[in-house]
Amino acid sequence: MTKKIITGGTIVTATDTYKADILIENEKIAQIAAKIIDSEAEIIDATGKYVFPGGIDPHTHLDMPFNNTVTDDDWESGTIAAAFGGTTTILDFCLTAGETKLSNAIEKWNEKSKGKAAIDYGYHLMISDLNEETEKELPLLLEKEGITSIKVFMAYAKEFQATDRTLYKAFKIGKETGAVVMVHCENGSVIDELVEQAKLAGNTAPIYHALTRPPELEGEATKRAIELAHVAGATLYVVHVTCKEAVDEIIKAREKGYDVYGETCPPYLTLDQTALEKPNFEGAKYVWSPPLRPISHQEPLWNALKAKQLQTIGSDQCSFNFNGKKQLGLNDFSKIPNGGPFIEDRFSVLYSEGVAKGRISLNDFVDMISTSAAKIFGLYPQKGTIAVGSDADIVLFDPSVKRTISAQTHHMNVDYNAFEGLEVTGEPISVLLRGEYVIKDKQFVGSLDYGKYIKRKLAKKLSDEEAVVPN
Ligand SMILES: NC(=O)NCCC(=O)O
Ligand SMILES: [Zn+2]
Ligand SMILES: [Zn+2]
Repeated sequence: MTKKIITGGTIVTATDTYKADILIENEKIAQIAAKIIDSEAEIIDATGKYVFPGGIDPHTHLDMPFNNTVTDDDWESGTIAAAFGGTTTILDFCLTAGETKLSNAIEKWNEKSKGKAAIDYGYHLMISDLNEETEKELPLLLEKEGITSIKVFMAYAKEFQATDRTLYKAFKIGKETGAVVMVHCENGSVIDELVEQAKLAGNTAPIYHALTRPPELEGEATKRAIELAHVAGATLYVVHVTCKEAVDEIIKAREKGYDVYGETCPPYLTLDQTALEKPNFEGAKYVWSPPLRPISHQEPLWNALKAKQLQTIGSDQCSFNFNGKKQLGLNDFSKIPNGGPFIEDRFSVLYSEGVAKGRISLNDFVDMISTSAAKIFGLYPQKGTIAVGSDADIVLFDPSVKRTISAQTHHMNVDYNAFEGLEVTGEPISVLLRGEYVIKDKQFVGSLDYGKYIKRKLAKKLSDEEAVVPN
């Protein structure tokens, strides 16, 4: 690997903004100084660009079976699109539902990602149910595989929803191992009843997806998860927070000193519930869960981000083609596969709507798009910052570019873009992963076997006795 020097750019981390050169050697940042001279190094001119740490997307669903089908972006298209968008590491949800041994799920996810990852990655282990065996297996597997995060759903009653008892058990394991427990907070059982009532009343259009999942049911589930996590003594991470009700619960809990983090996603900050009313079934493009909310919920989300009461931005990438799998729900909104294509635009939409519009600072942007996730999920300081010794995961970002997001130009394997027509300021021009170009001058030059599985360290080490794998 040739050495590289990035020169002339403005380095931005979660805490600092300054001009300096960066020397990259053996995949790492070897030196940061006002002027670096090394005749053997390739020079990368970053004049006029921000030099950001690579984005970390803590919430993706690639090649995932869901809603009787499977997502349309797999690891190849998903990670390439992520790289174009400035993301160099993803944490994907590994589904264990239906597996007798949790390790089988890891094997399946390894098969999916093998030779198909253009960027680095890790997994969160998704738990629907725990029995005597899997309860024993879970802590060992987390340690063995270097996984620091468990995911539990309080929704999707027919597929993944866990009981409160299972949720509590997951929190206990979180407490014992130091794993963060991520929760999708919606009251799935009540939603199921509302969905049934809507259908009985003959309401089949996409908008009923939103109307049967009111924000109160997200707020209620968020509060329940917060209290259960607190009783168990676990760290809770609330995924895809969409509404004032949930934000308020998170703020109240954090003010009491509870160990709670929150994530939101670009569509909740920029789109609203009226998108589901689009004619000709186009509302189906905007069906995901929790749903888009009335526009009044956007301000509380921005305010919570600004106040650092919400810490991270996930994409919740979970894509289905409109002229394909979304049509499964043409006559019944409850059969529309839930999810949208966001992995590519997460970074740029937050920069443009957040920084360029003066809602958040440049340093807070870096924190939300990269650093906080690295810290919460055990990747920091290997990833999530620009510092000597960190992986050379770097985005050269031109803040002067204006462009329009469109499915015509995106790289995801879907026929629509939920941000179609949105004019954004700024664009990732080149992206390096561990010192190698993945994107160079807006062209993909990476390789699908360069992306590496990153083992993370649990906050608590199991004792030697506990760590004995049962037969
Ligand atoms: N968000 C969504 O609708 N699909 C992905 C699964 C989830 O995160 O709930
Ligand atoms: Zn979810
Ligand atoms: Zn998700």
